[in-house]
Amino acid sequence: MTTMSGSDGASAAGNGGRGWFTPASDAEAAERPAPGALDATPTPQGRTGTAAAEPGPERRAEAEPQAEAAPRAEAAPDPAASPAPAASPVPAAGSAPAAGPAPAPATGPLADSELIRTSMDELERSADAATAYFYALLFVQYPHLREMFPAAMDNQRDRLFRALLTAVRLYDDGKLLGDYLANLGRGHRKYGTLPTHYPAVGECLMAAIARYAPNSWGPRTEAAWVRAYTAISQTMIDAAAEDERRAPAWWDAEIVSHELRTPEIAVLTVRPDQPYPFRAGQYTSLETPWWPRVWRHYSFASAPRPDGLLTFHVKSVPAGWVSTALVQRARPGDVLRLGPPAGSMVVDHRADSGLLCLGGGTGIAPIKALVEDVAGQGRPRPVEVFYGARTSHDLYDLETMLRLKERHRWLSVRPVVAAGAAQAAAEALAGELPDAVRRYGPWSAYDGYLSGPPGMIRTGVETLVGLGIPTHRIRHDSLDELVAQGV
Ligand SMILES: NC(=O)C1=CN([C@@H]2O[C@H](COP(=O)(O)OP(=O)(O)OC[C@H]3O[C@@H](n4cnc5c(N)ncnc54)[C@H](O)[C@@H]3O)[C@@H](O)[C@H]2O)C=CC1
Repeated sequence: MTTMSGSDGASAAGNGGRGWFTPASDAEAAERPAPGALDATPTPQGRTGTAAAEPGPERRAEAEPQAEAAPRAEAAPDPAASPAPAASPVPAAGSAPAAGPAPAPATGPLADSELIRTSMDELERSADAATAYFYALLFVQYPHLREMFPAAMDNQRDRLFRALLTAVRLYDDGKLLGDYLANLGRGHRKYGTLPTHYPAVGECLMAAIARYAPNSWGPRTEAAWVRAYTAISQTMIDAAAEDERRAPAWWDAEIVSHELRTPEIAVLTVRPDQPYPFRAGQYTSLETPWWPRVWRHYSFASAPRPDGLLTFHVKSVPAGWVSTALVQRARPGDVLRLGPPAGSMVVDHRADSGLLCLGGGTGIAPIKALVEDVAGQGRPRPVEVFYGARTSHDLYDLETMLRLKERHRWLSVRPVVAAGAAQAAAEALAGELPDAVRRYGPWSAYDGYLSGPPGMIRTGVETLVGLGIPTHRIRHDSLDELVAQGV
C-alpha cells in the first residue's frame, strides 16, 4: 500500500494549471495505474478489474427505497444549467496519479486537515443536495458511468457522504485511514471500477464541494482537497491491485439451503464457486440476481467450515429490496454474488480473557460464528452470550445456541426478551439486552463483542464501559455504517 507522502497533488487552480494527479515522475507514471473513483458502486464487470472505494460497510438489514424507478439523480439540480464554480480540468483518462501524495501538512495554522474539515462542516449542512449534485454532474459529464450504479440512487448518495465523512474523521490517523481506504479499494473490485474512473469522480466531487461549501472554498482549500483525494485514490488503487494478485474480484455462491425460521427471517447456506477465506466475526457484501448493483452486508453466521459452505441470517425489513428477496424469493439453486470479507470483530486467540457477547436479533449471527471459532481452537475460555430479541418468538436461533451450550462447558447462553415478562419464554430474562448484562458479572476481565441494531450497540458499549471494560477491548461493527443503512 502506498504511503501518503510525496507530491503536493495540487489542482489546476492550485498548481499553475498542471491538472490533477500529475505523475510525480514519468517512470512512476509508467508503472502505476491511473486513479479511480472515491465512491462508486459500479457494475461487476470484470472479475479482475481494479477498483475504487467502498464507502464503508452498509449494514445488513437494509431499509431501501420502495419504488424502483428511474435514477433519482434526475431530481438533482441540473449541473449543466448551472455549472459549478472553480471547476477544475478533467485529467485525461488513464493519466497516472502522483506517487503517494501527502494527505496533509500537519503543521501550520491552516493544515490540510483543518481546511478539509472546515469545508466538510459546511458541506454537511447541505449533504443531500451536494451528493445529488455530485451524481447528477458525474452522470451528465460521464454518461457511461451511469450503468455502473444501481437504478435507484438513494442509498448510494448516503454512501458517498459517509465514506467522505469517515475518511475526514480518520484523516489524522494514518494507520486507521490507510486500513479503511485499503478495505474500500479492495471492496470496489467487485464493482469492476477502473482506475481511470477516479479522475472523473474527483472532478465532480470538487465541483460539488465548491458549490455547496462556498464560504470555505478557495485555492488553498481546493489544493488541500486535491492532495487528499489523490492520496485517497492512490491508497485504494494500490490495495485493489495488491488484492488482485491473490483473490477474485467476487465469488459466485449457489444457495444450497434456505430455511425460513420465522416469516421474516431466513437462514441461507451457500456454496462459493472457489475457496472463500474469512475469519469468524467478519461480514461480506452480497448481491442478488434480482437487484443488480445493489449490495448489502451480512455477517457470516458460522466459523469457516471444512466443506467451505457459508451461512447467513437475513431478516426482511420493510422496503428492503435485497433482504426481502433473500427471505421470500431466494431458493436453492439461485446464485448470489459475494464481495470480499471485511470487519475486525474477530477473536484474538493469543489472549485468555473471557468473551462477553451481546447479540441482538439477527446480530446473533456473527456471535454464533465467534463461539464456533473459540470451540475450534480447542483452548477453552469463558464465553458468555446474551441473546436479545423483542419477543421469545424472535429468538429464532436459540435452539442452536443452546445446543452449542450443551456441548461446551465454557459457554453460557442467556436469552433476553425485551417485550416484557408476559411474553418472555420461561427461561428468558426480561428487559433490554444491556440491562440484562448488568445483572451479572463482574465483567471487567472480559472482552466485549456486540452485534445488533445501532441503538443496542450504543447503549451496550456505554454499559460495558460502565462495567469496567475499556473501549479498546470492546469490538463491534461500525456504528456509522449501521446508522447510515437506515436500520
Ligand atoms: N444479519 C446479520 O448478519 C447481522 C445483522 N446485524 C444488525 O442487527 C440488527 C438486527 O435487527 P433485529 O433482528 O430487527 O433486532 P431487534 O430490533 O429486534 O433488536 C434485537 C435486540 O436488541 C435490543 N435493542 C434494540 N434497540 C435497543 C436499544 N436502543 N437499546 C438497547 N437495546 C436495544 C432489543 O431489546 C432486542 O433485545 C439489524 O440492525 C442488523 O443490521 C448486525 C450484525 C449481523
